[in-house]
Amino acid sequence: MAELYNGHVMGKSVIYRILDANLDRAREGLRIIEEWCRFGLNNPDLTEECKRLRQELAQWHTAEIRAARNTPDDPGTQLTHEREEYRGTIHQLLQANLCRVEEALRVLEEYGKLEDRQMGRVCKQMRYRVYTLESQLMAYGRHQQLLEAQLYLVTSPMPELLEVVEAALQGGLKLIQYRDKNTEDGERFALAQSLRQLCDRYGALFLINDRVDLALAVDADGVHLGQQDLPIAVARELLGPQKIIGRSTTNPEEMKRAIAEGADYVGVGPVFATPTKPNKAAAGHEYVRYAAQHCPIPWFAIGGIDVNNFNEVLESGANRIAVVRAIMEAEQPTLVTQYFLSQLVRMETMKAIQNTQVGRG
Ligand SMILES: Cc1ncc(COP(=O)(O)OP(=O)(O)O)c(N)n1
Ligand SMILES: Cc1nc(C(=O)O)sc1CCOP(=O)(O)O
Ligand SMILES: [Mg+2]
Repeated sequence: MAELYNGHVMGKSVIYRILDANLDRAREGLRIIEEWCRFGLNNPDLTEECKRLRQELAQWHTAEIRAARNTPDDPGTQLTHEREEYRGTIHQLLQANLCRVEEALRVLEEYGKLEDRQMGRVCKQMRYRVYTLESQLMAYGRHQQLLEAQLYLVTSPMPELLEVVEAALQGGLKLIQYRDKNTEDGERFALAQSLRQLCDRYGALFLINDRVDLALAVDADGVHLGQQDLPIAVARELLGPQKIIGRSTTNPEEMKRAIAEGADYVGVGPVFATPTKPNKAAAGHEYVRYAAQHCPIPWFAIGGIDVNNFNEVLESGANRIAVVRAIMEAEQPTLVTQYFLSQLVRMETMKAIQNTQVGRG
C-alpha cells in the first residue's frame, strides 16, 4: 500500500525501515543492560526480564521488516554525538541504554500502530516494563554500592568544599553526605547540585543530611535522618522504595527501631566525643561492639574517628566508618582517603582469612 503524505509517496518500506531500525535499537540496548544484570549484578530476575523483553521484540522483527533494511542509504549511520562516545561510569552507560530502549519502544509504538494495532499496544506495555526495570536496576545498583562502601564522608561547610570532596573522590571514596546546617537554601541547593554532579562523575553515592526536599530537588541517592529528623516512614513515602535512608543511632533500642522502620543503614556513634557534634555524649566502643554482634544491616561507626584512633574502632568490630574532620580538614584529603580505604580492605582480608582458618578447624 502506498499512501500520500504531504505530497510524498509513503511506501510500506519506509515504515518497515523505521520499525527495523528501532527493533534493532531496542534489542541491542536491552542486551547491553542484560549483560550488566547478569555479569555485573549477578541478578537472575533482572537478567530474565531483559531476556524476555528481547525475545518478545524478536517476534515482531519479521523477515519482511528485516528485508526493508538499507544501511548504505541511511543518513543516520554517520551521525554520532560526542556524548555517545564517552561513558564515564556504569551508571551512565546503563542510563544511556535505558533511555535508548525507551525511545525506541516509543517509536515502535507510534509507527507500529500504522502496521498493526496490536504492535502499538504491546510496545506501549513493554515501555512501561522498561520503566519498572529501570527503577529496579537503579535501586539494586544503589543498594549494592551501599553494601560495598566502607568509608563515608560527611561534609562540613567550607569555601573549598568542592575541591576537598573531589580530592577525596580521587582517593577512591564512593559515599558522600552533604551536611550543612546554616547556609541559606538557595546556596545549599546550588552546592548540592554541584556535589551531585561531582559524585556522578566519580560513580559515588550522594546523600543529603536532614532534608528530604533537597534530596528530591537534586535527585540525591538518599537522605540521612537523625532521631530528631523526619520519621523514616514519612521520608520513605516521599522518596520511594529506591532511595537510601540512613538513621543515626546511639544505643541498641534506637538501632532496633531504625531497622524495624526500614532504615537502609545506621550510623553508630558517637564513638568518641567530637567538636563536630558537641552536645552528644560518646556512646563509646561498647556500642560499636554491640553493633558488630547484632546489626544485620550496613552500619557506620561515626564520631571523633581519625587516622590515629581508627584502628581501635576496627578492633571493636567496625568495618565501615564515617568521618567529617578527618578528611574535610586534612592537608591531603586524597592520601587520607586512600589510607582509610586501604586499612579497611586490609582488615576485611584478615577477617576473611581468619574465618577460613576457623572453618578448617
Ligand atoms: C552517617 C551519619 N551518622 C550520624 C549522623 C548524625 O545525624 P543527626 O543525629 O541527625 O545529626 P546531624 O548530622 O543532623 O547534626 C550523620 N549526619 N551521618
Ligand atoms: C555528624 C555526626 N553524627 C554523629 C553521631 O554520632 O550521630 S557524630 C558526628 C560528627 C562526626 O564528625 P567528626 O568525624 O568530625 O568527629
Ligand atoms: Mg540530622
